Amino acid sequence: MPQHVLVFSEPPSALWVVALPLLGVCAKALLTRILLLRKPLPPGPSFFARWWHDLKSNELLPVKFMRWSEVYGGVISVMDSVHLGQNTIVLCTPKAATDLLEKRGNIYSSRPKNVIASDICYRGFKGSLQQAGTKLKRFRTLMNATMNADASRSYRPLEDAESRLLLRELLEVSPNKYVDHVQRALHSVAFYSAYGLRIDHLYPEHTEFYRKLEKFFRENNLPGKYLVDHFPILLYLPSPLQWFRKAADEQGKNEELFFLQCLSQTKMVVSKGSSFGTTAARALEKQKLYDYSDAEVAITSSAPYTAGVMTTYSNFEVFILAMLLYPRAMKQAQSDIDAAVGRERLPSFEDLDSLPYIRALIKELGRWHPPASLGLPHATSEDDVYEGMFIPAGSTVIANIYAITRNTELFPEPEEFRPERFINNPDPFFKNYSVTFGFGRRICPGQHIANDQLFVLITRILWAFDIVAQEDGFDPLRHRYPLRPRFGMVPSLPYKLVPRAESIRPIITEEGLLAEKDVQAWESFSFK
Ligand code: HEM
Repeated sequence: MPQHVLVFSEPPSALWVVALPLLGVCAKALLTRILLLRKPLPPGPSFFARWWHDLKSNELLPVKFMRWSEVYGGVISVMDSVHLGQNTIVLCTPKAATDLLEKRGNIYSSRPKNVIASDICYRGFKGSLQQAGTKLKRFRTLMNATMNADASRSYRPLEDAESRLLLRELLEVSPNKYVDHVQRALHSVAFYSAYGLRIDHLYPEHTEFYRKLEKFFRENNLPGKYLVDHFPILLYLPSPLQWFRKAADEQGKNEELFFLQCLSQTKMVVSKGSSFGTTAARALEKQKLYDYSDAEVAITSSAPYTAGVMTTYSNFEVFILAMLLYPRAMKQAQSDIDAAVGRERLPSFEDLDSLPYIRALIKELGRWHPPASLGLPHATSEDDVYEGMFIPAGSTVIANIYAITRNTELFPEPEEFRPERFINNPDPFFKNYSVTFGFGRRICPGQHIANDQLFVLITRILWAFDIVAQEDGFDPLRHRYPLRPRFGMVPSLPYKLVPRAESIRPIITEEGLLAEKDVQAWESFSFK
């Protein structure tokens, strides 16, 4: 029944509004527990053990899950105070993640119910939160069409031009400005893949808008966080009593407004005959067939932009950290680049095949310090049994990417940064390594764009510069430590880029001038 038809003869008292859901929560948790106990779920700490532990410790989730997996096995079941009896399975080994999320992807590719972010904020239009069904199929078709390995090559000319502009900026600006310039280049490519427009300048309002969007998503993609996730009946309360929706409503309206503005600029460039093949242009082509409103086209098309900037930037920060802490890896990479490219020209995508160490280094960055240590939660759409363990339909299934990348059989001394792990290793797991990007049918569709961007940035920076700590007498060994899993930035060490030779200056200046002309081929987004 639509919300606005529901009429209350008397508004429920505030006491009931609070007490009823609370009673419901307890009853639901108990009932779920009793029902599930009849079948052997994957093992895991008891509800009370978890609750008690949560009270005493603020250990990060990926570490906690990894520790429990050492006691209970690679597939653990957790039901905690956050999940309120909702069954949550955590996969901590590559085998379990591959067996379930990839080989049985037909039933492990949904997302958990998320009322606040998916239903309220994004009105069901946010692709990365889409549950199994027709909308998800359409979203993935759109993503694959615009970002599969072949389609991603069409973004290389822009990635190439942006990175040449960036190189010139990095040569000219002071170290405290590096972050702004690197982020602008990454915003530009991700935004182009979404709306067919580059970003030539990042205004503070734009950066602030993006920061809020990211924060909202990070804080609200934890399934089962809110009461209303478990009791959607609360959505039938009259709007003023729905205390949980204000911030989500507001965030949703701001994003919709902004992305509609982006879409209207896409329509202009499409009408001029450019930007074909980017996400919004394709979504517009399918608009009638998919019965998308303009708002749905606008928000669906935002996916590469909202998911693709800070993840890639975070990997870039890991690169800087790795080069500071492992200067031998930096020297090795530089000598390979010099041997394959020489000192007379910038490296380019043409050099990809002749730079195996760089390709391995990029894989190792994501392995050493994955930007999304728990990925995005999957959910099951049918009951399943795995190695004698029952996994009910509707379970949240989390791949603990952090634990998988710390597997000592596959990655001896996992805290060490060692690109060599990925060189001449015929094991298909290493050859096609993509754990950093998630699993199965929900694997990150932007992985090729991310890898291309990292390749061209990293290779060019190492060709041109030494990455050096700002601290006098910096001792890398003193700074090495077991890395904490994360959902965002790494703790960065202040660094500077020192030209490796004077001869790079005229080459970079010249390439910068050429890139200025090249980027005129793309229309820029105008932030109003
Ligand atoms: C190094 C950079 C990146 C990392 C580490 C990364 C990682 C991830 C992970 C772990 C997921 C969840 C996968 C799963 O559910 O199993 C994901 C989803 C996604 N990523 Fe990325 N990503 C990166 C860059 C990008 C880029 C550059 C784009 C687009 C230009 C992008 C677009 C997306 C989208 C649209 C989704 C949602 C897919 C879905 O729900 O079906 N990502 N990413």
